[in-house]
Amino acid sequence: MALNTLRIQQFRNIAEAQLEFRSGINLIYGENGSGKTSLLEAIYYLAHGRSFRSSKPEKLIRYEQTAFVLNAKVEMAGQLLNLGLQREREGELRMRLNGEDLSRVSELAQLLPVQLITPESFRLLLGGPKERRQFFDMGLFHVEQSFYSLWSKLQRVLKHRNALLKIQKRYNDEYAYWDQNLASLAFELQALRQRYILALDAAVQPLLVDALWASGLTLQLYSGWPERIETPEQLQQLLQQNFLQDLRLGHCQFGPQKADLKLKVAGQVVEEVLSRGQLKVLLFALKVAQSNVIYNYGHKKPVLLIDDLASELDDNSKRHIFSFLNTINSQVFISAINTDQVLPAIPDLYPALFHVEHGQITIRTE
Ligand SMILES: Nc1ncnc2c1ncn2[C@@H]1O[C@H](COP(=O)(O)OP(=O)(O)OP(=O)(O)O)[C@@H](O)[C@H]1O
Repeated sequence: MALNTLRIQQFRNIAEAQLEFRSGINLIYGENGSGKTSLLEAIYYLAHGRSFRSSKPEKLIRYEQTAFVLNAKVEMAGQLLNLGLQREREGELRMRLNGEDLSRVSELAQLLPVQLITPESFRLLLGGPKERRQFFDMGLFHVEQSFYSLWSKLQRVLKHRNALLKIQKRYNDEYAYWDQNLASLAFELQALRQRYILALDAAVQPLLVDALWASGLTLQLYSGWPERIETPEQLQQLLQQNFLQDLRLGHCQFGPQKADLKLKVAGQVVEEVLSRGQLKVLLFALKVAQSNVIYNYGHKKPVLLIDDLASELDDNSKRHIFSFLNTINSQVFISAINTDQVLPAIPDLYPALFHVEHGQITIRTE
């Protein structure tokens, strides 16, 4: 799978662009404020139906315009798919695949496994469990067919149970019903996640063999409930025992919605012992490992968007990070202020070059 072409109309400061990409590495460069992140944002939007920079879609429409339109040709299993997306200032997101309307954003996400690395991606390592949960669940979504339906069922059960907490203040059969469902979904999801984290662990270790500071790196999945709980029945009991606390807090304290990924080096939590540069290398390794797992088990070619990664890194870390790109099975888009920030670190990769200036994007052969 790869993004072959992309036509952008009225998106941020890009009035019109018709681009053809390489299935390997694409380097997007230009001054601050030229529109590099906007191009990555457009690709991300194609895959998620939302932006990573703003929750307000009208902010993405070029000033004084009424709508933005994105059209892409995506190669998948030897076939070319036509993907179209339009967002008006007032109104819904319209998505079309090969001329047919799509009704759900998850159908878009299924097509293009896009992972993003920005300077803010640090949150994956420094932020709360939600970031990490979203990270590994995104991988699972592309690797395990049953994941999305399980996950959707779980959301439904949690929604009902949390709504009940607002109106029924005593534990009753209705709670027991939802708790039984929650506990059984929890164990199904946990089994998938455990298998996935093992695959991710196996994919990330080889990327870091040369990094002494990463020796003894472990990835451990926290299920969302205490280790002593070994069966769905025991989890159901725990949910019942913990009911009063749930009532007080307004939501359920135990379950797969609380899962986390614990990353440690030599037994120590990574954010407490690694430097910023080392954390950045680790973050990058995790994203590349996830792309490789999606490629190997999900049989899809992922897209990796890397915004402004080169800044803040010394030459050694930069070399280390870019060495991952030699083995990656993804289509990669990297943004940088100039080509010197990236090209010397990937002498054998010959990326396609796109120069961005005031929202105008031109392909360069240097
Ligand atoms: N809706 C919009 N319409 C027109 N221009 C916009 C809109 N939203 C943002 N801009 C402008 O688009 C420009 C592109 O910003 P973008 O973040 O893509 O630049 P960049 O090249 O990634 O910059 P940097 O190197 O600083 O990260 C900015 O000058 C911004 O002010």
